Amino acid sequence: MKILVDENMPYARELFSRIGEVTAVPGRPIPPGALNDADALMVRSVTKVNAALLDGKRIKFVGTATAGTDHVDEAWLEQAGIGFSGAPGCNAIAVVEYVFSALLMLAERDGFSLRERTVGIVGVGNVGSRLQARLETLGVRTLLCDPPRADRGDEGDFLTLDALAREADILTFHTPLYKDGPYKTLHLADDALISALKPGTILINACRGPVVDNAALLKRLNAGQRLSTILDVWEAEPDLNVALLDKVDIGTAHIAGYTLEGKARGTTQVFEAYTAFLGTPHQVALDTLLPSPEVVRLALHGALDETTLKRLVHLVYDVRRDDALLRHVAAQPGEFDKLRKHYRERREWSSLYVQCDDADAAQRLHRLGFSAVYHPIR
Ligand SMILES: NC(=O)c1ccc[n+]([C@@H]2O[C@H](COP(=O)([O-])OP(=O)(O)OC[C@H]3O[C@@H](n4cnc5c(N)ncnc54)[C@H](O)[C@@H]3O)[C@@H](O)[C@H]2O)c1
Ligand SMILES: O=C(O)[C@H](O)[C@H](O)COP(=O)(O)O
Repeated sequence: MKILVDENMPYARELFSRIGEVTAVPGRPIPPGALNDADALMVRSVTKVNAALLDGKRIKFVGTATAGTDHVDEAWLEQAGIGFSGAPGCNAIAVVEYVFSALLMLAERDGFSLRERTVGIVGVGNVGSRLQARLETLGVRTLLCDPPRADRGDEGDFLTLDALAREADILTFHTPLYKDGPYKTLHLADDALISALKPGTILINACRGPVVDNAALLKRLNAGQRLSTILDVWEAEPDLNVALLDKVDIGTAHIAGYTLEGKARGTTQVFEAYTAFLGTPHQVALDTLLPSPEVVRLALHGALDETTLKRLVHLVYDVRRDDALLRHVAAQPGEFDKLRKHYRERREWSSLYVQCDDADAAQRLHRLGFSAVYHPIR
């Protein structure tokens, strides 16, 4: 059995070679001919999976080691009898930690406390719900917008997008990209919505570029609208709108989900799905794959305030590094994908073991996702 995997998929060779012969290839584009004798294809979000790629090929299963699936024509796969799996939630923690890293940086720069701000979360799925839980642990007020969940009758106080735009100090998007249909998200943040934001609002897009109308955003920023902007994703990736990058406060190369844990979960999820598809299900324990992190443990004395939290968060992951890397190469063709391919190892907060002599600090850090324990100092 021949399995083609994206070369930007940690642990793919190690796992898939347990069941077949593995070839790793670039995903954008897949080299011509590489698909000819493959039985299964494992991609990331950069590969458009559709009839144009697969019609006439012998591929029987496609896995994408990503949360988003807008690059996959699932209806075509189904009618062609090709099995499919995504990796829902694989990198949700990574995106939440990206958002925290960025917000704590802006809070320090602009002299505010997160606890004084109201955060509007648009799309309350794997990312949005974890973000809400961690913000609430810090005592930050959140407002939620998720029409599909509201229509399903899910528990929760769901508001309209317009209500969030009116009330939130921080508006953060975590929806899939739907180009049409009742829950269309293409240009969900359009000119009218962006114009309606309160002066000083922080706008975050870490889901898919086209969810925010980039031309409208640039127009508003050029017109002097008071807005802080954090963009991880861009319309027309991998081409970058350099004029927009110049105007945003934090701009990164679609790496919000790029923790090692997040990528490894994506790989294990599609590996498990493929083996189940073959009728020989395998389970993989993530901690058997992951190496020890660079910084393993530290001791924290006293209470946990926002300044201390910021230092811990930025010790594990500081978004300014990714912002600087993108700005250095922004105008050069091909560099956006190179930054993503050669992404330096990044870990999740859970990789840091924090020993606290304050019980409340230990409890809150634990609830935030760090490996924290209370250990009184005698
Ligand atoms: N930047 C990155 O690296 C990165 C990483 C992970 C995910 N993503 C993107 O973020 C998206 C969200 O990730 P997730 O794991 O939370 O997905 P998810 O499917 O778990 O959650 C998405 C939520 O959005 C809601 N939604 C759908 N249409 C909506 C609309 N019109 N308005 C408001 N809410 C709507 C859904 O009901 C769902 O609750 C993914 O689809 C993916 O495209 C990006
Ligand atoms: O949808 C996702 O999971 C993310 O956008 C994903 O992490 C993007 O990374 P890529 O698949 O492009 O490597």
